Amino acid sequence: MHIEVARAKINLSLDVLGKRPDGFHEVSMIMTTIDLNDYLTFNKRTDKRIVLTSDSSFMPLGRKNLVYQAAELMQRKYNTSGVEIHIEKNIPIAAGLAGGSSDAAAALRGMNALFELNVPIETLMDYGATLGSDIPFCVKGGTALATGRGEKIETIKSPPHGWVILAKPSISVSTPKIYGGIRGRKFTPGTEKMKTALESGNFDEMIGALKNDLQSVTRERYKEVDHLIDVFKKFGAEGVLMSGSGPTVFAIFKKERQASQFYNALKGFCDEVYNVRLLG
Ligand SMILES: C[C@](O)(CO)[C@H](O)COP(=O)(O)OP(=O)(O)OC[C@H]1O[C@@H](n2ccc(N)nc2=O)[C@H](O)[C@@H]1O
Ligand SMILES: Nc1ncnc2c1ncn2[C@@H]1O[C@H](COP(=O)(O)OP(=O)(O)OP(=O)(O)O)[C@@H](O)[C@H]1O
Repeated sequence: MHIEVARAKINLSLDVLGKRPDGFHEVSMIMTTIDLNDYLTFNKRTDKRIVLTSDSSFMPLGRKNLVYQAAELMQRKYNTSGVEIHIEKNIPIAAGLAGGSSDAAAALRGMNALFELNVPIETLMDYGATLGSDIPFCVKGGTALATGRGEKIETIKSPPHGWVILAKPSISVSTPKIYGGIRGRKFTPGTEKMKTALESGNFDEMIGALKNDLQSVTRERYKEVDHLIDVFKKFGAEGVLMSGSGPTVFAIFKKERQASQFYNALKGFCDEVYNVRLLG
């Protein structure tokens, strides 16, 4: 048996630099892990089958699951036996927190460990990139500058200690549609500023550098996200940002007490609220 932790991520900055010939968008973004985790348990099977189980009924457990695809990829490359993988799901699904990507990354690491394959992490990241843009980052974790379509990873300094309050409106947002809505918009890049802020280790500088080009698109299309950002600001949060393509909105606090007070205030406005540590 082998257990892997799959951590959620937030985007501290996300610059969309343009559309590429392959249909993806060139990005420059900073991602960091937070203490909101799925847990994957791996057991070898004597046959060749890949069997997924989960405590969540909101996720496909067949070939559509990214964990299945990751396990199948490893099985194909290294001719392993079958495997049974249980996914304990705590990261909200389709939230902008890379839940599926992180599970897939954990599946690549887990297969590597369970079958003692000794595949280098860089190779696992390359495999991950064939399944989704966020997966290479999730394989490695920590804090990273991600470029290309998000698959080129450079580890950078982690954020200073802090607490993250996340709230997810009960709507689904399509990542391709939000990227599609970027067309014709102009933005001032913010990732360089965030990188400098993280290097300085200054908490307030980091808060001042939070930025996500996708936020304006999602806000315009989903009044729930727009409203939630307003509520966060009305309650006095300084660093408020949407993660990924949304719909999750988060705020970062220096002190645990501030975060707890904010969490309690927000509970009345949104069903799904989380209070977790920044990890990076
Ligand atoms: C929004 C983010 O989560 C920010 O971290 C990522 O950029 C999205 O990463 P992801 O969910 O792993 O995305 P993928 O599964 O690779 O791509 C889903 C779809 O999103 C769009 N997409 C994604 C990444 C990117 N750099 N440009 C894009 O235009 C494409 O239409 C693509 O078909
Ligand atoms: N292991 C998985 N966990 C969650 N969703 C999965 C998984 N495998 C496949 N999916 C599918 O992927 C879709 C997106 O889910 P996910 O939780 O990865 O979104 P996300 O947090 O918005 O990801 P990202 O931030 O990378 O765009 C859902 O429609 C879900 O059915």
